[in-house]
Order: sequence, then structure tokens, then C-alpha cells
Amino acid sequence: MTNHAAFAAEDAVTAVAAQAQPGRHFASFPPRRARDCRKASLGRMDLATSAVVMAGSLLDSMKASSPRHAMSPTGADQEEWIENHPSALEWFEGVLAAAEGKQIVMFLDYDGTLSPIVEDPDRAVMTEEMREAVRGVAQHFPTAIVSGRCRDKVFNFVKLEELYYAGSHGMDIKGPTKVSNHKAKADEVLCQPATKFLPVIQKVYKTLTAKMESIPGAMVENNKFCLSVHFRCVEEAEWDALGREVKAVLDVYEDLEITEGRKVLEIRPTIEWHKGKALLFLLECLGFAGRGDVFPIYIGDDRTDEDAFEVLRNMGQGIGILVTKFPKETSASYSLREPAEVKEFLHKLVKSNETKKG
Ligand SMILES: O=P(O)(O)OC[C@H]1O[C@H](O[C@H]2O[C@H](CO)[C@@H](O)[C@H](O)[C@H]2O)[C@H](O)[C@@H](O)[C@@H]1O
Repeated sequence: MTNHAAFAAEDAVTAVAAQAQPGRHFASFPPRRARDCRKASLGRMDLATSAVVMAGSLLDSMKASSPRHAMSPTGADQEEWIENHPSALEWFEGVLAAAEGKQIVMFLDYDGTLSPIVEDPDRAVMTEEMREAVRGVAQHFPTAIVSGRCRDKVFNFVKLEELYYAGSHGMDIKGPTKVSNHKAKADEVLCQPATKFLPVIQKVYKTLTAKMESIPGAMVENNKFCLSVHFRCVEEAEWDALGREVKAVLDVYEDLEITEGRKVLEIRPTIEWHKGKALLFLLECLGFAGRGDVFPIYIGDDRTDEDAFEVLRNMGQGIGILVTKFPKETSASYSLREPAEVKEFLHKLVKSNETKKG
């Protein structure tokens, strides 16, 4: 864990203390079935986990997502931050050296990583050039999309059948629809640890949708195993009211909790499952668990991605890359500034692998 100062920036990330799993060993392929992964997720999520919004601090957390300090080359704090989290493009050779002789496995968040952040969540499309970059990477390395969106929705944005998809913050994992050289049966749902929460999530979706009608600009997105209450288009003066409404609705559901993303409150079951667990599960599915010659690369921009960065840090394998223009408290070891740089990084990886193969 880095110990540099926290910065008030657009989507400031708070300190992470997700549960570590050092030296965890896995069975190899074939993948575990959904029932097994439900068992693995039993129990309440540790409240120290990064994204959980603590009682009383909701408005403060929401306000912390206002842009203030873009990274400038002149600020000493920014310089220190970039020294601790160097650009994965500028230090590309270092990344390659660390991955030398190992199997790269690629994990990609969607919003803010493959697509730019936009006001309307339904319009967060990814460019054809980015799709080509992801397609290229998937031809060389097993690749998964890990998103807070529901799986179908993120698939409809990405539209690549050869990838693994972990939707609803990893609570809904499916193998490739089109199987290439990676070990997987086509079109298989691999893990859904939160199915028993579906009825309550749908009930809360209806309640919150009705409540949010009185707040101009507020929007509730149904992500199947979790919900997103968007406030990007809500006047700041209304955020307190919005936060209180959401908290009041959630107060009677002890099985659900509020976590926070970029101008969004996320409602999810309090199970011990997150993007980091999804990463470990996918490594197991791919037959790479417990192997020292695997090099997972996880690229993400949001608080919920911190759980995956933390898992990699604790494994001591692979790297986390945070996409940000702002210094943030993070467990990622590298950074990229925006989706355009993510695309360039993916292209460079492909090119270097092609060169290596001759
Ligand atoms: O894990 P992710 O794939 O990064 O999903 C996290 C949330 O992303 C989306 O919301 C964010 O992007 C929107 C479109 O750019 C933006 O309008 C919103 O303010 C951002 O928070 C998605 O709509 C949410 O459901 C996801 O939870």
C-alpha cells in the first residue's frame, strides 16, 4: 500500500484494506461451478474494503468526487505521486521486463478505462479503434472485462465474443461466447455468487427509481446484481438530499450496502465478493492459479478497481494500472492518464508480443 498523501480530486480514492489472499492456491481447470463460487462468497463483506461508504460520511464522499487538481508537472505532490505510480507507457520496457517469461492475463475495467466518462451512461460507447486494440490483445493473451455494469450491457458495448466478462462488479462471470485458444467451454456462466439477492435488488430498484423522480438529473441504473444511482447531472445543492434518500431506503436492508464510484452511488449485496475476487476466480478458471509464471495486468479507473489492485499487490505478481489524470490514493503500481493511453498501451503489448514471436 502506498503511503503518500490523499488528494481531493475528481474521484479521490480512499485507503484500501481489502482482504489479502497471499499464497492462495487453486485447483486447476476445469472452472468451478456457480454453486462453489457462491459458497466462497458467504459472509458479510469486510467493511474496511475500499469502496464501502461509512455511515455519516456519504455527502463528504460524494463531494470528494469533484474535480480539483489535475496533475500538473509543477506540483511537488504530483511529482511524488507520478514517481510512485509511473506511466505504464513511459515505463513500458520495465513492464515488459517484469512480464518476461510469464503468461500475461489481461483484465480491463470498462467505464473510464475503455470508454471515456460521459454524462449519459447509455452513451458510454467505446470507439472502433479501442475495440480493435482489445481484440488484438485477446488474440495474444486471455482477456477479461471486469465491470460494475450488468454483464449483458457491457457485452453490448464491447461486442467481442472471445472475451471473459465479469459484470455487476464481478458478481456475474461468463466465459467467451466464441472459444479460441483459451481453456473454456463456449458461453458458460461460471460464477454468480449473489443470485439469492436478485429479488431484493429488483425491489430496491423500483423504490429508488420512484424516489429519484423528485431529484432533477438523478438516475437509477439496473445492473442486475447491483444498482447505480447516478448524480453526475444533479445540482450539487441536491446531493445531500439524494444521499439521504438513498441511505433512508437502504437503512432497512441489512443485506445491502452503498459503495461509491465516479459520481455514482452503487448498491450491492454485502457479500465477500468484489473485482479482486473475480480476478482470482478467473485466474483459477484459466488454470493459472497458484502458478508463479503468470503475470496478470489489471487496468481500471475507479474505487471498485482498488480491490483488484490490492489482490495483485498481495499476490506479488502482475501489475495494477490506474487510469487517472489526478493523483489518488491507490494500490495500483502504474498509471495511465486516459482511455487513449490505455489503447496505446494495448497496442504496444500486442506489437511487442508479435516481435517476440517473430
Ligand atoms: O466498473 P465500471 O465498468 O467502471 O463501471 C462503474 C460504473 O460505470 C458507469 O458509470 C460511470 O460512467 C458513466 C458513463 O461514462 C458516467 O455517466 C457515470 O457518472 C460514471 O459513474 C455505469 O453507468 C455504472 O453503472 C457503473 O457502476
